[in-house]
Amino acid sequence: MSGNALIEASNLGVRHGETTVLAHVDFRIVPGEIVTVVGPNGSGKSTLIRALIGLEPAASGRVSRAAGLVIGYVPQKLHIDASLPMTVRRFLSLPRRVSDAQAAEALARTGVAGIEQRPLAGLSGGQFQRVLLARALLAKPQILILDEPTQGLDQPGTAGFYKLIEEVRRETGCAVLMVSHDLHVVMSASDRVICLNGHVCCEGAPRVVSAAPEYRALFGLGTGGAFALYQHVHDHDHDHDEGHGHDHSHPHAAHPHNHDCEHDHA
Ligand SMILES: Nc1ncnc2c1ncn2[C@@H]1O[C@H](COP(=O)(O)OP(=O)(O)OP(=O)(O)O)[C@@H](O)[C@H]1O
Repeated sequence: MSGNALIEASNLGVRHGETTVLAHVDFRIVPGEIVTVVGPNGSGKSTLIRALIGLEPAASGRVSRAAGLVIGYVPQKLHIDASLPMTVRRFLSLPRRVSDAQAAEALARTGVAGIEQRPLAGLSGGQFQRVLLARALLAKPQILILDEPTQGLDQPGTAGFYKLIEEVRRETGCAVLMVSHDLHVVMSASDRVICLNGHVCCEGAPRVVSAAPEYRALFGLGTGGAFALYQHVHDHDHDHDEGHGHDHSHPHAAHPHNHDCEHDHA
């Protein structure tokens, strides 16, 4: 482990059977950072998250986690049997019992106060995601790991959720690692973006990544208005940079590699 990293991977490779899903991935996240992983369907985002947590074995390279690291993990899919009459309150005590006061505080923190006795199956998508976040926060994590936390939410719901994540980071100082498809919101809510397609195509500060050719090749200008909403297309050099250029000296600057982002992980 180098420096104060919470989780670090070097030259990580993951295979599913004969298929290489991830290759040569270097990754690190430090306390208080919000890092978002973007990439097309099947590009290995969930696999990377699972490998970083230790739920998937590394076929090559290595993953290290800070000693005693407390992780609050919300997986992409949570199978809840709708026929089970599970209340929010009971769900918050799984797997670890929490007091009524702790449950109430966590629900208030995530903007869904007072819904303890509601059946889980009857919540709206936005309420459910906030309950999942509340449950993850009850562990007092040093890092929150959220795999597509805004799936199924509309745009205001998504924006509100990311605002909440930033508040939680500010209040608790926890790091946040997310997977997201909400490109333009990600761009404004993250300190650093990693663009994945079986390998790291590019990474860095959002505005640097959104201008990287690798990112543009994957997402194009037409996808959800990511560029239009975030910044003008940066296709020229400035003599007097004034902070708008590509700062490759910054530790979070993009490090685009000349990989073919269209490869099929074969
Ligand atoms: N348990 C598994 N066994 C075999 N193949 C798997 C398994 N899990 C994932 N894969 C394959 O690994 C590749 C990467 O999957 P992964 O779920 O990590 O992608 P993703 O980027 O998170 O995709 P999405 O955006 O659709 O959620 C896909 O081709 C997927 O089919």
